[in-house]
Amino acid sequence: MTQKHKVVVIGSGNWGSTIGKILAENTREHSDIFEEDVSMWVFEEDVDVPDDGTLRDQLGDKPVKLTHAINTTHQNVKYLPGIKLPDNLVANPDLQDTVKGATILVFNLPHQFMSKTLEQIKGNHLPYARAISCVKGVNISEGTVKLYSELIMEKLGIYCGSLSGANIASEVAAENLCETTIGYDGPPMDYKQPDGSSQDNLIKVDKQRQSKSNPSRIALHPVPQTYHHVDSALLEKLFGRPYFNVQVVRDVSGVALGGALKNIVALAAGFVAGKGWGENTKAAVIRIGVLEMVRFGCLWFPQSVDERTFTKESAGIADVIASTSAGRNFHSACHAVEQGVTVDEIEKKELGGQKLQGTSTTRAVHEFLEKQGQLEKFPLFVFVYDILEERTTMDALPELLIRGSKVIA
Ligand SMILES: NC(=O)C1=CN([C@@H]2O[C@H](COP(=O)(O)OP(=O)(O)OC[C@H]3O[C@@H](n4cnc5c(N)ncnc54)[C@H](O)[C@@H]3O)[C@@H](O)[C@H]2O)C=CC1
Ligand SMILES: O=C(CO)COP(=O)(O)O
Repeated sequence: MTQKHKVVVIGSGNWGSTIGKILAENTREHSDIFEEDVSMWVFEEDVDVPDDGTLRDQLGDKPVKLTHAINTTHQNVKYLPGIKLPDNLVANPDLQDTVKGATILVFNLPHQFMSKTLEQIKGNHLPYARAISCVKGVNISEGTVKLYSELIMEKLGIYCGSLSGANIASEVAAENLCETTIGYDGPPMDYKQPDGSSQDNLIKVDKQRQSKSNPSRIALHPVPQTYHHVDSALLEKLFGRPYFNVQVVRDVSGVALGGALKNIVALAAGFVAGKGWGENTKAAVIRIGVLEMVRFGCLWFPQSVDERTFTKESAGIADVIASTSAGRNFHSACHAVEQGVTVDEIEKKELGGQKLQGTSTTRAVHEFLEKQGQLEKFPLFVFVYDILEERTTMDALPELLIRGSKVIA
């Protein structure tokens, strides 16, 4: 008797709710493989009820718990207003209860909350669960740079792939046609070792990034044979929609890294737009930015990043294109320059609780490159950091473009 996979999403923000919608649409469509209900962990908070007749009829006009609002109206009134969520997407404020018994965990929350969330999950999840990280960012610890797919594997001892692409959440939620990339190089059809012990699997952690807690191997527990094997075909059924075309590749690191670094380039493009310097200058900045993304991947992830991911897949160049014209990092950087304030101030003032990932990624990457003595190889990444820290101004950009071209050549 085949057991059905229990799918959960950890995070309920703008993208977390959008991915939750996709997952719930598919668990309903493929109810032979998946339990129909998708539990979505919600970081509980009081939310105002929008001034909308239907919502107020259902919720009243006083602040309510976000979980209650979602489960009553099937709408995330704070982070994805106006989008109808499937009624089999069930908001749950209890993290441990959400992950209990789940065989597929989809992580989708701002990276600044990941470490704390993983600590709270540890010990409450199935040892043979599989995970997909939709988180865009990098984690710097013990002097090395980690992807969140690696941090999840390290902290929870489960195999984790990555999902990233040109995916402005509001457009995906509106079911505008788009595509995404999933990086998954999961264990082969699980089997028991002869002695019945758990199956050791190599995760691709490059030598110069291995540390005592960033090992190159984790002991994976085989998924019981009673479940459908978690492979690219199953992931396409779980994530693919008529409006959401999924390509599965084996380059887990390249997919995750593309999604993280593009946010630095999006900030740079936003600064240019804020100065009104036009599309040619923005294109020049993007070109240097993409070259620095590839250089970073090849330098620090040589065994596990396939540089073609940055130019071939949605998680690379396509996400850069979408994010440098319509992403929150782009718009926040543009508004900061226009208004003469910091990007952090714009985030607080304009995003209604949503979180930027580019600012913290820029600072993390700068901290790592400084430790490695490699700042001079990444002039654009350093420029974005210096603007964020108010250590330079946009007047330094023309010289940087000339220098950047030479350094990156
Ligand atoms: N929004 C978008 O268009 C896209 C976002 N992403 C990525 O998806 C990831 C998640 O982003 P979003 O879902 O957009 O989140 P968001 O930017 O809407 O942030 C709000 C989320 O943060 C949570 N939160 C706030 N304070 C918290 C705390 N103290 N502890 C735990 N959670 C807390 C909220 O509950 C909510 O789920 C990010 O890494 C982002 O880069 C990827 C593609 C598109
Ligand atoms: O990752 C995204 C699009 O793919 C969203 O980017 P922002 O976080 O800048 O909105």
